[in-house]
Amino acid sequence: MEVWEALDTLLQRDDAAEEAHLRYGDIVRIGPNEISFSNPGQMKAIYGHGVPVLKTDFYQGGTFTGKDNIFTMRIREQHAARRKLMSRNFAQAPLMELVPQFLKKTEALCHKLESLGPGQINVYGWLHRIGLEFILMQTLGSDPKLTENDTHHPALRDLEVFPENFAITAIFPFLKTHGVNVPFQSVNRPFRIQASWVAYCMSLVKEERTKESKDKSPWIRRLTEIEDEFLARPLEDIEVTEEIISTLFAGSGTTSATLAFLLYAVTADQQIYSNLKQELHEAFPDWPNNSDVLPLIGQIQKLPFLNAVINESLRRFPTIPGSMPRRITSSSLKIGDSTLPKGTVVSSQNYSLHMNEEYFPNAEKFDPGRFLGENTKAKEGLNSFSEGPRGCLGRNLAVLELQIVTALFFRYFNVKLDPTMRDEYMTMKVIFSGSPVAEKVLLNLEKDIS
Ligand code: HEM
Repeated sequence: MEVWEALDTLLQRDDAAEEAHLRYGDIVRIGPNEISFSNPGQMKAIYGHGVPVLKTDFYQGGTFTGKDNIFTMRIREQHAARRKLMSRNFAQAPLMELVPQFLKKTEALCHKLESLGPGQINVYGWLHRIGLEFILMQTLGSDPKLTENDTHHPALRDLEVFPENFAITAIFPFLKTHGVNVPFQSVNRPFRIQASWVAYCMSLVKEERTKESKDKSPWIRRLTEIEDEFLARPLEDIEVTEEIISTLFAGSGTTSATLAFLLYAVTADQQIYSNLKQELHEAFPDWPNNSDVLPLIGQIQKLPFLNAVINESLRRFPTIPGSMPRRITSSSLKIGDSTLPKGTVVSSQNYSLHMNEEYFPNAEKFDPGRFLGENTKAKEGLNSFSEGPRGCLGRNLAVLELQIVTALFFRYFNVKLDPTMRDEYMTMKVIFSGSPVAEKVLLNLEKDIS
């Protein structure tokens, strides 16, 4: 067995927690000092603003250069300052500036996939490419054209090894700095790959810094020119590199795996597929056959069924499905009827929350209908992006990407599952983030000319 597989097994505590919740209810002890909660109603008390908890050392595996990033920071003031600085890159205005490029890129993906048919196409790898490209366009401010030219990018290999890196360094933190020197290839390989990507990314940041302010990537300009209030200075090259790479990991695999699950779940259910096709046909009668004008984002964002499909995919296949542990820092903390002492680790996992039958009746079933209508219990219970001061910073960006790709893909193509596609290929493999185990979504695509 590979070292990585052994570690993977060690980290499979999320399944055990889910089993305990199924057997014993919403509140279970899953470690000598750790309590897991699975009722969406309890989430504000754990993750909300002002709650006296901090991320645990579990997160230390998420760094790349040795510097902390926004995701791994565990000092409150340090994180608040970085969050304030980074939020500028995720505000509505800079995100909306990216929309025309994202629409064009998705259209390019449709052309590429069309050129690969007819017959079986594994769209999984293409979804990863476009997910990576969206984040590279956002952070580095340039389009690497991976989809159009079918070219390689150094980040792609790094994305593949990151889950193992995260897992092993969560258990053996010293490997973060010494992993490249371990004399066994199966251990040092992911660290070597990561080191070369860090060096490459650092050279890009250095290059950006030499440019006139107006020519820099807006994302990098903000981080290199605006002060981080905790550091009382703008970020240095290595800190910017750390934030770019961590954004890449937080944002690309999560979104593309969500898309992979969504494409499969919609195509596998004839009724859901027809409802979505009908909504898209009515909203966009002309593109792509009678007009080159791409669908408008404002229109895409208002489509009720499309957005219900996205929410249901985020619920049924949460790509951050596992434990998000926090340590209590005040003398005690009350969560529901339980009062827990300082130092206790409290956690919840989206997989268990999203299977809560009180909020999601018949929770196993992929059913976008549960998100239609105004005040549904399902909307209250959805926790895909977590919440509060450590909730997902890229939430708006992720939803934007999901809306654009889902709308354009299902409007452009008539989609069928390839006869060789198997349900078990979509079992979720989890190493902090979740993705389809077989890395296959096998589809038959035909341009929709109606
Ligand atoms: C479907 C896609 C996504 C899902 C399901 C998701 C989910 C989450 C969740 C659950 C957390 C909290 C994790 C924890 O506390 O352990 C988180 C944090 C975070 N996410 Fe996302 N995310 C997605 C996409 C993105 C994107 C596109 C970006 C950026 C480009 C991003 C950036 C971040 C960052 C920076 C944090 C850490 C925030 C902090 O600690 O202040 N995510 N995400």
